[in-house]
Amino acid sequence: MSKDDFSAHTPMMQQYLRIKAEHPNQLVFYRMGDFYELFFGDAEKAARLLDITLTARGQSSGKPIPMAGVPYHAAEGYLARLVRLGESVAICEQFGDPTAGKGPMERRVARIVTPGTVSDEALLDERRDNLLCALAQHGDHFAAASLDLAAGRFTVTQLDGHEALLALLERWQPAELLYSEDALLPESVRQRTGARSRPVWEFDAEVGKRQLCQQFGTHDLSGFGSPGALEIAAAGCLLQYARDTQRTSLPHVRGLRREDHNAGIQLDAATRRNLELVQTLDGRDTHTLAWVLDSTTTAMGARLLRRWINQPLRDRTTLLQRQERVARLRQGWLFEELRRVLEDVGDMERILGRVALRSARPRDLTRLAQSLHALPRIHGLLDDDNPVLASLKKSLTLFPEEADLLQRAVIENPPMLIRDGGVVAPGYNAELDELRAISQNAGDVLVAIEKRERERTGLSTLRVKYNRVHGYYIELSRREAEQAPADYVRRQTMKNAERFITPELKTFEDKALSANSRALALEKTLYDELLEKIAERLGLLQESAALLAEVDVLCCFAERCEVLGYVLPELVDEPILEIVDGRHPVVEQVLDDAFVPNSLHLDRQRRMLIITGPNMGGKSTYMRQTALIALMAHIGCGVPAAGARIGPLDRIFTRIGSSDDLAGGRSTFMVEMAETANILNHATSESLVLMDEIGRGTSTFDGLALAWAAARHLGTELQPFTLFATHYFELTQLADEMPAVFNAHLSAAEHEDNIVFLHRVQEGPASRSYGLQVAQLAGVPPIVIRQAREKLTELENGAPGDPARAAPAAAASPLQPDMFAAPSRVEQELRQLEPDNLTPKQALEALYQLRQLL
Ligand SMILES: Nc1ncnc2c1ncn2[C@@H]1O[C@H](COP(=O)(O)OP(=O)(O)OP(=O)(O)O)[C@@H](O)[C@H]1O
Repeated sequence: MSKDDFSAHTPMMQQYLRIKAEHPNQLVFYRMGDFYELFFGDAEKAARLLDITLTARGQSSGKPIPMAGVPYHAAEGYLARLVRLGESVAICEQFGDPTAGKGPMERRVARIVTPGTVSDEALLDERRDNLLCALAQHGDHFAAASLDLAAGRFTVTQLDGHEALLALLERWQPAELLYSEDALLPESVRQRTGARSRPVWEFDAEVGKRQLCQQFGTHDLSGFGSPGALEIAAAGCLLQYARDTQRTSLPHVRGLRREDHNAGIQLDAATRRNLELVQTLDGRDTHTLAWVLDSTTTAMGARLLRRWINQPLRDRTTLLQRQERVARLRQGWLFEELRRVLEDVGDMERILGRVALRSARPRDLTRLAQSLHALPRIHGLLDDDNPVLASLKKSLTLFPEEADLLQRAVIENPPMLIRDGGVVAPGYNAELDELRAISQNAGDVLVAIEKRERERTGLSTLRVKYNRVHGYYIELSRREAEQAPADYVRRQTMKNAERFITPELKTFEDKALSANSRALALEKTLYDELLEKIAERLGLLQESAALLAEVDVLCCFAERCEVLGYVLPELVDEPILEIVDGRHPVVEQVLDDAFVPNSLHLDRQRRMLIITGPNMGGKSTYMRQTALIALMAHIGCGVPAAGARIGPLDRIFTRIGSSDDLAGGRSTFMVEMAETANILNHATSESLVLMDEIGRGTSTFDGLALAWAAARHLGTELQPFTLFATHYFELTQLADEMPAVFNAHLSAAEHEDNIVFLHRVQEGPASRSYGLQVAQLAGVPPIVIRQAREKLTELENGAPGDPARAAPAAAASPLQPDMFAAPSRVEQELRQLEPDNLTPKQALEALYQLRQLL
């Protein structure tokens, strides 16, 4: 049998195979009564992915057909799971009359659900953007387009090199990624969940341009920043794919925004992951920066917040404007009043997307009505003499007519679907009211007819009845049947009775029986008209929704300042990174003990801190909090500190932690060195660089040599602001050599074999590393610790010059004395005890006492 010769199969299977042939890359959900069935390879795949039973459905072409099925009513849940796994599904519905004609029922693919194009509420995470992306490539240049179909947001950007591409994908986290089948992409990109290759011709720039112009109703693309051919190729492919899957026009996609990749602070892919901005390294949504910052009221606000976090800005004007607005919203706790009103605002952005796609559900419309009713109150609260807030109102249109229309048209608590009716409110349409009255009041009408006819004829056995074969009829006893009036038409003779119909009864029957289906059809028409009406003002409605999302995020920033004690940083033009009593925004939330604040001061003359101190001392926390505070300053929110002054930054780099990149075929050390290379190749004097213990993955001397050379290169050549944490004490000597390099350490106190971490950053290098004590704390068996101690003594004696163990002379640090945080309460108490004169034992005892006191 040739590939497309289905003749050996049953007629139904032939129909299935024809449809499947058109959707080779999608799972076909083939509707059969109350089930969606999957066959052959699709059945096997779905059974595996969804953990549903794989059975066989008879035979076709002499072989059993593997089959799996999901109930029609539970399909949404299965679809959600499949799209999350990166699968696409073609949903093939039954059409027409099941009893009509021979052969299988007519079936057609009604919609295609793909990970990047879902817009159903049930299939989307309400606090996360769901993006469809397309990549076009030419040599080392890429263009990436992204479309948030649920919101209609369409963006394109240009990038150079794989590093920038990976960083962008880390930021966008596309649910679905299209690339040309001839593109040369890193394996990790091809392997992404939801990545699929498309034919080369779909990336044709000429065709793409025509499609984009047609979509936006323009002659050319100059109004959209004149994207280049590569960008047009990516955007064109994306638009066509979205149209094909939706099988409808996309009126809410009204423009293409060209994003300048360099406009924001650049974060490479590793840095994004390491800083755990919206997801932790192990893939959780909690304990991230977004988790701490997100107190937004609306889902669209939550999504905008994540976009802001993901793209810190360099543009000071926008940042200062956000800050001014946050400051104004804090006055008199105005943000609280706005948030109360925002609670009435639904996910307008996505509701409008579904209105545009004509897939809005009845409840979308009631929520939209409620949202529109809230607008005047928000408008009123922004009605401020202060131009800072008043300027926000420019994009806020009021929609009293639409709000009123929706409220009149849809009942307060409508059912989920328009299909079963009962959505359009009584009083909205007279014809609908009448049809409903007929179908609902049929019984009353019949009783009235019966009563009237009995009176008219004087026949006491007269009854109005109904059966499925004859419909409505009048029944008279045999005896009284003789006296039936002339307008009664005899229908059926029974043993004891005669049955008649009348023209009136026939008319009523037609009306009553069809009233229900006519009411349903009319409701559907009225509903579609309603969507049409709302869609007419889509542009302005979308702008207002965007504005509300922004107000929500600004209110959230104001609220976070009040609740978490954040301050708005001072944004200055000179190179400076000064943080007074900074805290780690996430660690301070999860710690049982009080977080110890620490300060930092870097400027033109002080560019690098070499940070030493025991394991567990708090080095990583200090470095990460610095990066997070710098980043938060560039999204316009407050920062966890007593004060901060922050100059311009172009990039943030982190070389923190280590993990294998097995998929990419790189070992831990290789990953570490690749990240280091990236920093050394791209850091500028405006960058912030965090280097945490580089060189660990190789021999001590290789590692030290590499760390030393990297630090030196950063300190002398590139001169970014650098925090360099290390256990190689040798590096602390760089401070003597290079004027812009300084030493700092995390303090700890020791008592016999115990260690207490003070988590305070202090000037100068650490005196020792406490590695064995920390190992002991971690539960390494005493015998191993004892042996390690013996070995250590041997090494220290045998290799006195081992740089890893050499305790440096206490450096006479030229640190500014006030650069670090004010001492904690514990330390203040300790200082009063003149800790310099205490033995470690006395210090520890005093500390324990103080802990008790606190
Ligand atoms: N400023 C602080 N205040 C209170 N607790 C802190 C502070 N900094 C760190 N900690 C606590 O100490 C733990 C260890 O901190 P961190 O990972 O930063 O240490 P480290 O010096 O980088 O250790 P290692 O060298 O082993 O990587 C944190 O998980 C946190 O619980």
